[in-house]
Amino acid sequence: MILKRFLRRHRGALLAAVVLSAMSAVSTMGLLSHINRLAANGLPALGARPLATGIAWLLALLASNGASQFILARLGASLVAQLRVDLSNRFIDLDYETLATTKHSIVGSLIEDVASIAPLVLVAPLLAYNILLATLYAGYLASVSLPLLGILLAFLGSTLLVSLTLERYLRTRFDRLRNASDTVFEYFRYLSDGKKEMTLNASRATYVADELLGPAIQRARALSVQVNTGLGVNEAWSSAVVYGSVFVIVYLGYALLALPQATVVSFVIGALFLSGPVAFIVSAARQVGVGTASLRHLQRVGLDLAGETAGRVPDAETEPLDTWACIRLDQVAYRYPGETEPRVALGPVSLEIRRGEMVFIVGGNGSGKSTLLLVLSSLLTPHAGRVTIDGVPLDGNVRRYRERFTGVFGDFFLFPHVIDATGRRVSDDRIAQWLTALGLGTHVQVNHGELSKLALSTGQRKRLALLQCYAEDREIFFFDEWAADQDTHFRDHFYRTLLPALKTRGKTIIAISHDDRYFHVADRVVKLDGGKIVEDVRQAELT
Ligand SMILES: Nc1ncnc2c1ncn2[C@@H]1O[C@H](COP(=O)(O)OP(=O)(O)OP(=O)(O)O)[C@@H](O)[C@H]1O
Repeated sequence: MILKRFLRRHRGALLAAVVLSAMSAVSTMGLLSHINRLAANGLPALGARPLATGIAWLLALLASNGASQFILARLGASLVAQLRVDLSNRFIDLDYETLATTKHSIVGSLIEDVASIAPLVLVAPLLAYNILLATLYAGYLASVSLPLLGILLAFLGSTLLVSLTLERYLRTRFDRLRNASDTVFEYFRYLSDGKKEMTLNASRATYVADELLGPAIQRARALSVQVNTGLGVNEAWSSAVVYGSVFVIVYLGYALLALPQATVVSFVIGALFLSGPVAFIVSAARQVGVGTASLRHLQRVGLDLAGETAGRVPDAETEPLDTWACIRLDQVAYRYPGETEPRVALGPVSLEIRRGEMVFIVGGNGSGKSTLLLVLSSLLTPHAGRVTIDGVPLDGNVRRYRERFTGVFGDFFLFPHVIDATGRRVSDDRIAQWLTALGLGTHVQVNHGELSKLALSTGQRKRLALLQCYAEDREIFFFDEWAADQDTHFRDHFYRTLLPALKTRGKTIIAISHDDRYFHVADRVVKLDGGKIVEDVRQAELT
């Protein structure tokens, strides 16, 4: 898991932090025994030596503690950066399907979970240091008085028991708190994405604020109160136990054990020193609770920080299949979560798409066209049937298979950087030519492969999405109702000029369309209804 990889990568710095922490623990011990000696025996004579020894121990403590804190601060920053990189890579590697069907907020994970997991990892060396310190103190206290140490340990044992019981009780509450934060993040997204609708419709804004966001915030607040009250009470209890134990030790030390004053005083000072590490160990439950809840949350989202990321470089197994001739869907079916047989989004469907063909997918709303496109491009994995390319199933070749596709989804996202299929920025001259050809020459400029403007009309934004497809120039172009937002002139241009030009260049085209005026342009028109293919008409039959 991440902690292991982090420890491996930064072992030098971590070792230094641990050595410095141990030095700091030894210095604290040295200071403690020096103070105790002076307290018990008094000053031997007025001289500089005891003062110099005390100052030396203090300086050693300050230097080792300061240096270890400096290293830990650097490690903390590296860890946050590494977690961000790791999580981003895992989001990139995550299946579209998992992400599309999850209700969890990605941004929430990138912000909230990173902020919680980093302290969880960083608390580990500090915990180790405090446990070491507590053990050293316990060893010292054992040398002062074993019976008193027995009393102290009995008290501390009870604190530990309470802490462990509380940890179990709070675990599910930490998870609920994390989920409640996710709901708040989701409603925050409404505030930005639904801004126009809410500005126009004040009742909608009121509804979002009063019925959704307000209750979600209140629920997160209530859970936060529960969790923090539990933790706070535990901290108060443990500190009361430590001071209570000191009181009992003094009382029993004199009344029951009849110990000499010097022994009782030395023990009390040592026990008070011990209260620091004990308080730290108890308070670490907060970071551990929040951090582990975030780790569990990431697992629920489908992200596991264990293991390595897949990496995005095509691997050796993905042999190029440049001479493919046809893609086949055999009895393929797909259902979204919650859908039950026999009413499913798609299938069973069987379909063959030959290389270089121009296929239009048509049908009413909800007939399964977009789902078919997502299955064809392997973004959704069918629940039944199989997809093959020249008879070879996609398993193990999915990445290479996906690299054959470029296109514009119904809910496309526009990136400002224009890059080719290998990830390199396309030359400005080439982009400028496409911008002119797409009627955007006067609206958008390009600088080092970056478009100057994306805030355009829907139709214009779709043209920029098409420009990105030209830049990628892959073997199969798909369009999900691309022409729906184009003016009459450009729609005609798309069907009569742009699509045939792509076909002339040997590209395979799969276009979802409602424009029956242009169906004759296609080689084939495949009609869907209720998720099934009800017509598959070839060009000869179309004309
Ligand atoms: N993300 C989703 N989660 C759950 N169900 C979905 C999802 N997307 C689509 N569906 C369901 O799958 C069925 C097919 O939807 P699909 O988007 O493929 O239809 P379509 O033919 O592209 O429709 P349209 O012409 O309206 O874009 C519909 O019944 C729809 O409700």
